Amino acid sequence: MSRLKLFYGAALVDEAKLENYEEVLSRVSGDLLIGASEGKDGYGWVDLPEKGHEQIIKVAEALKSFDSLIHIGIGGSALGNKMLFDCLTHPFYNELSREERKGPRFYLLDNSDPHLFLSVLDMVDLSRTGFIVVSKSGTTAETMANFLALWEKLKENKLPNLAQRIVVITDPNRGALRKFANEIGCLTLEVPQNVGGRFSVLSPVGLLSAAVQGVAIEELLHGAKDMKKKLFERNSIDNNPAWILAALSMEHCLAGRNMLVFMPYLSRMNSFTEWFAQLWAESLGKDGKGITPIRAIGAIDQHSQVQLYTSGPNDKLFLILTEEKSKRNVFFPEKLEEDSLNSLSYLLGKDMKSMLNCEAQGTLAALAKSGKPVAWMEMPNLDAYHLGGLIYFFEYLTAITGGLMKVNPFDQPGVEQGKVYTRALLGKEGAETEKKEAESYMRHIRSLASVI
Ligand SMILES: O=P(O)(O)OC[C@H]1O[C@H](O)[C@H](O)[C@@H](O)[C@@H]1O
Repeated sequence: MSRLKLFYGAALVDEAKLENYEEVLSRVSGDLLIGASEGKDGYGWVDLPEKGHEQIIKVAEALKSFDSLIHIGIGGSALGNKMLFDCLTHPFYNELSREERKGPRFYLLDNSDPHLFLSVLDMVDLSRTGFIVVSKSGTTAETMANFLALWEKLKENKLPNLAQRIVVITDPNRGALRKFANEIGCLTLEVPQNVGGRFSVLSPVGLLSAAVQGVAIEELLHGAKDMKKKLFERNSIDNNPAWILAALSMEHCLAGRNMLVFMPYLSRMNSFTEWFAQLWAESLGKDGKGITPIRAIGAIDQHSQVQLYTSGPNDKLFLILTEEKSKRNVFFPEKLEEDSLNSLSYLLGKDMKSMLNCEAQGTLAALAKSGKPVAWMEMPNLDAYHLGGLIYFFEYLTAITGGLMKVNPFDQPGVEQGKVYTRALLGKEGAETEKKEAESYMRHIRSLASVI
């Protein structure tokens, strides 16, 4: 069976230095299993692949009869859903054939943007639409704003059986969303209390909308489970690609290369890079430390950012990802009739997938030639099983890299201040001091202006 491969010969760190990380990586990896077994906050993702998903399948059935499905959430309560949708069932990229594709059309309200809200509502028939509302805290302003506006629309339209149109996924006990679900009696699923938002895609948070779309979530979890087994049993640096990548990230960060460019050569992985960016940035960016994720897609960013990558400062580590083979492909003609196209003869008889992978290798070689550290991951085809393994791989990689950096990869204290100021500026009662503070910063920002 083809495996996930990591090639790091041009990653510019010698083997001896990587070996030095083996002992600490073994401890950090072991601590994840211990933390999970003790139910420690933030460690719950470790065992998600083994959790039962029968309830998710059952609840998904209740939503499949709708023409449209609107998922409301933000951050870890939406990025995973978008990633699973784009990678596996998006009509443009759909690995499923038109006949296999079933379930409602999928829409995402993942920002408090009136244009987005109104555009989505223009596209659906509310009477034929189901809703999934997700918030681990049950209080996130953007999610609750979208939900409130939508709930009002449903009541304005005097739609019957409102409780049968909505599924709420939130904390088992806390938050406004849990209280609301109890009050109206809608179907609910739980965000496991010891699973953080950015690590929750393999929980009901990510799996329900995928199941409604027809994704084989048991395959996703099977891939994650097999990857988990390999990652935790590989206890030496030279047979654990995640350990290698964590050590490389740490070594290059210490050398001043504190940015990681993650560049899959697959258009349908653009939202995977968004999901990864939250996972990496929010887990590692603490105590003045962190590694900035830079999202890129090949071959698109060869025509956008690669100039900076090859000829700019040596301040980044590069990780390029390709798919070994694809279920769908496009083949170029064997011969040309038009003389004007003779310059394209190098494409004759080739196929687009091989071309894309040659482009990845061209960029890898150009980066190596420019003396920048670059690693290459080659994954089997991007189906549910292998995507589940990739998700788990990056969750594990992030957690052990946090261990190397001596930060807690499972909290996010740095996001709270902005929320406090937002609520104060919106006039929250008892937040006058915070309102004055936010206004003072805004006055300072406005004190110098240049207008064109
Ligand atoms: O799921 P929720 O509680 O609504 O949180 C949604 C997101 O917002 C928070 O501010 C955190 O930054 C994220 O880690 C989280 O995923």
